[in-house]
Amino acid sequence: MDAPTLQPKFLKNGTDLGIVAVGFSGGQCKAGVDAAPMALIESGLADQLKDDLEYNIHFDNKVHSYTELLPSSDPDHRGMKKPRAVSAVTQALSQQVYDHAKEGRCVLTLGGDHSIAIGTISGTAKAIRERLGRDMAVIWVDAHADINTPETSDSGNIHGMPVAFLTGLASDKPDAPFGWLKDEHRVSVKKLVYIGLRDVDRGEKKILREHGIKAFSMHDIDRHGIGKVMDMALGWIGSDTPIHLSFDIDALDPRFAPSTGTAVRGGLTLREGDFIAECVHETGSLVALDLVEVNPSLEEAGAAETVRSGVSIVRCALGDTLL
Ligand SMILES: NC(=[NH2+])NCCC[C@H](N)C(=O)O
Ligand SMILES: [Mn+2]
Ligand SMILES: [Mn+2]
Repeated sequence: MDAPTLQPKFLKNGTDLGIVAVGFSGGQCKAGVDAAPMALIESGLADQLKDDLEYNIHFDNKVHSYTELLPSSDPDHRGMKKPRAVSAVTQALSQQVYDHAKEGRCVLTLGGDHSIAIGTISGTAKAIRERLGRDMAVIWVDAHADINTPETSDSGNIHGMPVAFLTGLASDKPDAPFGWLKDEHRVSVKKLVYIGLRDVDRGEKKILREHGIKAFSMHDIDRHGIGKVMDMALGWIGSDTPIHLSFDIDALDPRFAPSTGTAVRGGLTLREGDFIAECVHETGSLVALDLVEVNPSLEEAGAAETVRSGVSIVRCALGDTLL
């Protein structure tokens, strides 16, 4: 098929793709989400990106689990579970993503639970600021808002908090676990757009309202259709802004992605998920993409289905077309 795929609007060229595989599950309590990158790669994702979509792949062929960085003791901090582990992993990941993005490459990160977005988005935001002098936007596709602060969270699971830390709604003292996050790593609440929400905690709803955060829930998708919602979402961001797409597989309905830790019924069809990814690709503004929360060990109707859905989303975001 015709290459290359990404328009080089904010990238050095359209064909260089950095891949980071993150085998980390410490942002939540269920084992297995760390096996997702291997499952995605074994199903042929990286090869397809190279052979079908003709990307020039920059990948160390390794699933990073950062075991050497994990602390021996990690007591709760402000109610957060495993704060030092999540902090150490996301700080290292931030640097890896930054290194790719600084070279002008698009960066694909395969998670891992959604806490890793603290690393990916901070790394992209910093590199885009340095390279282009611009702030980027984030499109967060998820059943959940993941914007709890340590204080509003009921679970203490950090995968429910990344957006709070990334926007500065939550922060830590310089010598505390997330003290490494600085302004250069952050994104504005005004440049954040949610799609697919349907399980938002009470404290999170308050945060979304008080900060005027743009969010399209499943209700909005039912009302307007996914086509109109994407027009509105991309209209909010504007055509002149680099985009980081963070895609939680649990945005999809459990019929299409059963193997995930916090599945919520009433979600996106696979076609709606693919359509979101296709629309983001068409902007030519995509600078980074995360695919998170695939958990191959939660095998209900079979993880193969969930892995296949994940591969499909990534392919669409990176320029695969139906015709
Ligand atoms: N990335 C996710 N799947 N997040 C689920 C978060 C669930 C809940 N809101 C919490 O704070 O724990
Ligand atoms: Mn989620
Ligand atoms: Mn999430």
